[in-house]
Amino acid sequence: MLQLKHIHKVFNEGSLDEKIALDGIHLEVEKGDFITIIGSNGAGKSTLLNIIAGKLFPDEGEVWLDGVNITTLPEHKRSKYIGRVFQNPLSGTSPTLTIEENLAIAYGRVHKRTLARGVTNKRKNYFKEQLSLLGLGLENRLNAKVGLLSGGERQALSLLMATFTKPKILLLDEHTAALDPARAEVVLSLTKKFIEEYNLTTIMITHNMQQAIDLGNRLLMMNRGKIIFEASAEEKVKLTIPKLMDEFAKIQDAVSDRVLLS
Ligand SMILES: Nc1ncnc2c1ncn2[C@@H]1O[C@H](COP(=O)(O)OP(=O)(O)OP(=O)(O)O)[C@@H](O)[C@H]1O
Repeated sequence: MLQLKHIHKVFNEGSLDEKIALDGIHLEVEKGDFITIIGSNGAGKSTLLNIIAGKLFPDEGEVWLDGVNITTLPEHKRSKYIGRVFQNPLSGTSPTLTIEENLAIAYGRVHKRTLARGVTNKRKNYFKEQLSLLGLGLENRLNAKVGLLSGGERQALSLLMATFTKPKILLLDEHTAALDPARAEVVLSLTKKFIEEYNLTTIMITHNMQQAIDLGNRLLMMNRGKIIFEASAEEKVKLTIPKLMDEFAKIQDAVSDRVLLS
């Protein structure tokens, strides 16, 4: 359903600061796939999600969604199909707006706005019902400003906003990394619940190797803008952290050898 065809992205091309962020990425994502992505800092993981979301456009290559070439479709036109949760709990929500207003914005991205701009009672009840799925009592705080919520509550709300419209693709960019372990666990179990219930096609970046092994049906490892290792669902069952580290070491050795030989 999502295809990335030979994507290249270079920052500050031609300058001393040139960074090849993506170097010929080819990826076919099937409907219902849950892909975890790991890789060292600067490997190109967030750039990849930015290209999928339309926040960045590739220098070369194409992005296709359900048979349509969306390579140059701007981010706001893709937001109907793509849900995203960022590492920073402050990123996905608007602090000066209430919980209800934030949900109404997310809802409005997918559903046509009605002429009466106010939130109807029916919609209010729907929002309450959805919020109660989080198990954090936010359904009783519809009029609270989001800026007053804790990081964990805010991230759970971001997750709800990114998923309750059942997007074609859910992008998770280390979305539990900034939370303390207990809250990270809450947000992670909500993530699994929503992905399973709505059968969401998901791409998740994580620095937690065990999480990358345990979750999803495919695992990708990136390094220097390339996908250097991929494990299918069957291969993931046998995968361990030491085996992943070995794969990473192999590619690092190969790179050092190439540098030495060049
Ligand atoms: N807007 C930008 N301008 C210049 N360089 C950038 C920009 N965005 C990313 N880069 C560079 O592109 C490379 C890939 O960055 P990216 O953020 O995609 O890596 P990442 O794998 O997500 O890393 P991390 O795990 O540290 O978040 C890095 O070298 C980064 O410094």
